[in-house]
Amino acid sequence: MSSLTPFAKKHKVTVIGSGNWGSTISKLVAENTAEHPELFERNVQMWVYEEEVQLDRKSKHYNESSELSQGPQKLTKLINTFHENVKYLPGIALPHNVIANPSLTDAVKNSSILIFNLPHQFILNLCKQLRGHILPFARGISCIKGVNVHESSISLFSETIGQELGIYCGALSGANIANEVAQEKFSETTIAYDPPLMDSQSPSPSPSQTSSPVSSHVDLTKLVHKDVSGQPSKVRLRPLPPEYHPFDHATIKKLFHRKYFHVRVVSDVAGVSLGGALKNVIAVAAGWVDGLGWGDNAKAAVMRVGLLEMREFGNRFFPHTIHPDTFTVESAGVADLITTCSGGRNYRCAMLSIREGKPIEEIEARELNGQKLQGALTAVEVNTFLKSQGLEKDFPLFTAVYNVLKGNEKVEKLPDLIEPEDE
Ligand SMILES: NC(=O)c1ccc[n+]([C@@H]2O[C@H](COP(=O)([O-])OP(=O)(O)OC[C@H]3O[C@@H](n4cnc5c(N)ncnc54)[C@H](O)[C@@H]3O)[C@@H](O)[C@H]2O)c1
Ligand SMILES: O=P(O)(O)OC[C@H](O)CO
Repeated sequence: MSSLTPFAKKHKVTVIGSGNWGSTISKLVAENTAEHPELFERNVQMWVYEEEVQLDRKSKHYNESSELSQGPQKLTKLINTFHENVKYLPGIALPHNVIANPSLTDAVKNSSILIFNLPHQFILNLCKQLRGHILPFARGISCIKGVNVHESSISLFSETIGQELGIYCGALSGANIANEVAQEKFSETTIAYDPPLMDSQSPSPSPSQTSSPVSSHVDLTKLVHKDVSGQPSKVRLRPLPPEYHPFDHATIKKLFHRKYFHVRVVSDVAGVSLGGALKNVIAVAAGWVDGLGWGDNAKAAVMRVGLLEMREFGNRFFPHTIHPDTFTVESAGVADLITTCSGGRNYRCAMLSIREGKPIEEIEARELNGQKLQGALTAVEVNTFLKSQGLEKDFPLFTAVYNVLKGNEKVEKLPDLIEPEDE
């Protein structure tokens, strides 16, 4: 045993992704690392998918005599100079301990906590690049709203990341429109974190571990972890070395909870992840309904059917681990559905696509300045999976959204397509 005092090592935190939500999460996490020097290294690395950005003339940082205002500049340089992500989160000051880094491998070097925050279409490629470059005992939290569909199989991104990298990864999701959180307007979120010690084989916790569902002092490699499908996971988890403070629910709360961002930590990774992914499909339908000018009753109908399909999807395909109440009790369920269908990007772009009679992709490219919609893509992925199971009819709203997107159905037929049968 080394001569290190208990928890001599602080957790180093890296946020992988720097879009609208990635930058917001970096901001709030960096506020917390600065407030908890006993647990975390102060600086938070934020990996940036590097690109050249021309500073907007309206930006307060624009200065004709500065070279940074002369032509396109590296986004990381602009972020580290102005402490603002001028492209993806303009107008919001980032703490100076957020360090933008264009090198993925350098950004994750020696980090024990990895926060994944990218549009879901980029994750698999990113995991390939990360393999062999992360600490083998690192822990992850996925803030990604999407599902990973491959032919006839479906998995959560927390699971996929865990399997690709050989680490445990939880999930964060909630009613969290990034710009509102970034402006420090109150919101709630749900973090699901349920690593192996929650299994029945877990040894009884010692008094010091009672608030810690995961502990660095138990050999996790000896425990069989079940993944969300109920199958024993192939991942052999590495324990955190004893020099680190356990990454438990209390530590998670210290890392994410703010006065304006209330965190509830739960164990239902499947429910939290599915809520975040599937509500994006429903938001597309809600946007169409508002684009047609059909009013609030119509939108409420779409949301009601969508909520039922979310719950049914979880019960059917993740029956071993899902807590059916998650969709109604947690922020990462009905609350996220409501906020997304009121003011999210998927909702807004879908609404404009109907008003202007243009494809949603065209509106996305025009309105979002590089931000990515997840709803249309998730609708296609969910449909691929449902089709492979022969179950499209059991999910009429998800199927209708797909068919309208593909031009197989007219949006005006939505009420008929989702009409329930009588009792
Ligand atoms: N924005 C929100 O309000 C919000 C809130 C909660 C959750 N989320 C979820 O967070 C996740 C991340 O979304 P976001 O809003 O931070 O992103 P975003 O849509 O604002 O930005 C897109 C990001 O993708 C990056 N990118 C572009 N091409 C890339 C490539 N080839 N490889 C890797 N990265 C690339 C861009 O640099 C940018 O950082 C999504 O799953 C989203 O659903 C978003
Ligand atoms: O803007 P959207 O549609 O990607 O939704 C943002 C968040 O997920 C809302 O919680």
